Amino acid sequence: MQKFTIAGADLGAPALIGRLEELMSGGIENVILFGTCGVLDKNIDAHQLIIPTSAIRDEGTSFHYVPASNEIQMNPNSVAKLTMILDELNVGYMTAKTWTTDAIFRETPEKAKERIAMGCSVVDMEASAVAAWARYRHKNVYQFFYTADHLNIETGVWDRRSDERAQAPSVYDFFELALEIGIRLK
Ligand SMILES: O=P(O)(O)O[C@H]1O[C@H](CO)[C@@H](O)[C@H]1O
Ligand SMILES: O=c1cc[nH]c(=O)[nH]1
Repeated sequence: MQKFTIAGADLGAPALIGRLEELMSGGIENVILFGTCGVLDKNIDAHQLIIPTSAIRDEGTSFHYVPASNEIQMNPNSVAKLTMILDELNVGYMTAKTWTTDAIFRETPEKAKERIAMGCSVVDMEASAVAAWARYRHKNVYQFFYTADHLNIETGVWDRRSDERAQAPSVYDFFELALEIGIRLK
């Protein structure tokens, strides 16, 4: 029989990695992690499913787990397993490079432009640290985002996309999807 633990995903890399360390001491091997990300590309609508495949390490926590580098790749086996399950379920998704930052209120247009030039299309606050933790601790993480606000670099205006998001699938739909993924992981 599969055993599950459901836990809140803390905001920010140090808090979430601390939580994962505690869960690991309780015996977890597989983590299904989901939450929102901002979009850097206006063509990505609200509440689209995104699988991060690599991340720019603009946070501090990952450097305590793996050697320094600008970017980290998510485990390709975990990405392949997750995309295979989503294909089986006929759930649409995009893959993307994410900009993982420690400072949500310093996502300035200048920095966002640089990150877009580096290939990022979304922004979050934990993914690069989670990838480093998974690699160091030899745990499987299956992570997906659903898209939230838009950082509009053309106008410099933050678009919360509240109206679009109100029409879109809710967090409960993504929660049910996470449970379905858990059931299908062997
Ligand atoms: O929706 P959650 O999971 O909190 O994720 C995103 O939203 C938070 C920032 O508002 C950061 O934690 C970021 O990664
Ligand atoms: O980290 C995040 C997550 C959502 N939206 C943002 O602008 N940043």
